[in-house]
Amino acid sequence: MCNTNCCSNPKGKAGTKTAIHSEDRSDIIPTPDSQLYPYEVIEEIADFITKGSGMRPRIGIICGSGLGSLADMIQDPKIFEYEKIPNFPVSTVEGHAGRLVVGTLEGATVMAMQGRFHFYEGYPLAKCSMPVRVMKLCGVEYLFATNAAGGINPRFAVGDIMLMHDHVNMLGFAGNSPLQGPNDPRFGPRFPALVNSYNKDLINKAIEIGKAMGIESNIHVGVYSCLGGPNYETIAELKALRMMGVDAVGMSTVHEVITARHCDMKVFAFSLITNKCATEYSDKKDEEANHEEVMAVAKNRQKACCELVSRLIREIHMASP
Ligand SMILES: O=P(O)(O)O[C@H]1O[C@H](CO)[C@@H](O)[C@H]1O
Ligand code: HPA
Repeated sequence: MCNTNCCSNPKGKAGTKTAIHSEDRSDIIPTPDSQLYPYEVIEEIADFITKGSGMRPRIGIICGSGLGSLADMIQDPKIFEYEKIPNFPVSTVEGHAGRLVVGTLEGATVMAMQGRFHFYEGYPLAKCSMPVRVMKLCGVEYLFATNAAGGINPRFAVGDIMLMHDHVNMLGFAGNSPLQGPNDPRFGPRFPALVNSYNKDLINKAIEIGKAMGIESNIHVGVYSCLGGPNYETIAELKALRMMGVDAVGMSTVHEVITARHCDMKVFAFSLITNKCATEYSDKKDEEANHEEVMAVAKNRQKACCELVSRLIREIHMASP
């Protein structure tokens, strides 16, 4: 008989169709990476952070390229280098320091990733967004995801901030997802809905904050798309993205948002437009994106990004301390 006692099929008996056991998933495309971080491992990492910091953070922040200063605002920080966190990957990209910072900001308990993981670094999507599940088990209710992105919408200028209200998941179009592989319902459902993933109240509050900061003309609401990278896009790709209604393009965030929505976190995300993407052919060399420019613009605009984030966190905290 079946040695897992889950069916009555004699195992391997000639002429008998053997049932597929829930434990035996050798029949599916191997997706071992999605199983690298089972619930118990995520729980261990979360325990390490909550015990090490003595806090259960309520808001999680992911700092985009060159936006590590968002985490520098945190008061009484407890800093965890990624290398010292059990089972954590390491950051390999310039502008992503590789530290988790836990503390308070505007009175709220927060944890910030000063350095995210990208698909092009060689990490599978499940690994890239694993820290979001760690945040969830640490107690995080709100994910603030930030990124540097190329502006495709011709109305966007370098230095503008685009509040994300939706995304086009190009990696998903190609059959890749951080949720691929067996689903653990302790995190969320097999088939999560993604309409209204970006919290409307937080977008509206951010627009009001932009007005109060006097930067309303630099604030937009739009659609982000994540490509695999690390190469920047071709003109034909950028034209295609524009036709699809994409306003800004990058190589991150979407899989983090999918993971956050899967486990029912509220999401706020924005793109700092660090370069304008060319959508017409020309010989101009300065239209080529490069990471140095991305970093320089992020550095220049870090003050505005920090103020937007801290004011929004203050509002969340004041509304429900
Ligand atoms: O999305 P973040 O991490 O902000 O970084 C963006 O900047 C890098 C390219 O310059 C890419 O990693 C792109 O995704
Ligand atoms: N394309 C993709 N990712 C980016 C860009 C871009 O133009 N700028 C910053 N990150």
